[in-house]
Amino acid sequence: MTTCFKLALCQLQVTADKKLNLRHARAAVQEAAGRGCRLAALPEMFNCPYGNRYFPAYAEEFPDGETIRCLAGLAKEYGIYLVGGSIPERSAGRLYNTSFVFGPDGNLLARHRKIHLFDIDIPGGISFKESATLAAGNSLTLFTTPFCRIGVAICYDIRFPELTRAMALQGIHLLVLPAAFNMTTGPAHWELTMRARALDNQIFVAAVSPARDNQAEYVAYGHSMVTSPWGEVLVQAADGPAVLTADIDLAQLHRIREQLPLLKHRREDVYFSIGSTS
Ligand SMILES: O=C(O)CCC(=O)C(=O)O
Repeated sequence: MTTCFKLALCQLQVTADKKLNLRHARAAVQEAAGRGCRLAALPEMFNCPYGNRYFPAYAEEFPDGETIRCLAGLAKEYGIYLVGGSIPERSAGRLYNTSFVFGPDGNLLARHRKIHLFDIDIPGGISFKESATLAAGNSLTLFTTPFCRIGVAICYDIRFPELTRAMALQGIHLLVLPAAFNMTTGPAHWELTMRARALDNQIFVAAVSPARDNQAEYVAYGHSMVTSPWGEVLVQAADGPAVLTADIDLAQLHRIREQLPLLKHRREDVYFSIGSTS
């Protein structure tokens, strides 16, 4: 495996115009490839405004949906691994919040359906109920590239440490997270959560948000960022549209895991035993 590669997080401006959203995605992927990136990632729900009243109208079926075909075409045209953010996916009468991942040949490599639906109510802050329109996925999503093994999760999925740990135990080196934290939870938890998952599992975490639009019904936090297995922030965007790049150095990951072997020091014999409380 190559030990170092460059990735891009495309912090896109998301509008109510699907075709314009796809043009934004195209321009960002083109820029990422031009800057030597081997992998590009787009944000959560990048083809439609984030809101239950939009999801059914913008939903697409694999493989013929407009966004899905566009993503496959972009991956192939630019010879890049493309984690296609997420879009509302329609399948067998249900809707999912789904990330489609394409390889440089334009073929589908993986599909992640968001596992943890964002049903929350913070008075004076934010309320959202994804389960009003969306169904939950039920499986882990991992794929292998010549550079490293990669896991995909979507936004609220990152708040469940068990999920990232399960993927780490299945060998991921990098977690790509299309996400859209908001102006309540973003400032409070975005950076802390990404760094915690990276540090605990000694993996890179690449989280990609839409750009902030203060006129939108749901205001995304922005601040796309890449965190190292040491828990440091390697790069972080501000809130406007951006193509953020980072060098992912697998040698650093292996060095850290050798020097501080957290994953090897786990004591599952203790955690899952029914012990006494004394
Ligand atoms: O966990 C959060 O604070 C935000 C989650 C979210 O916006 C989502 O899952 O879409």
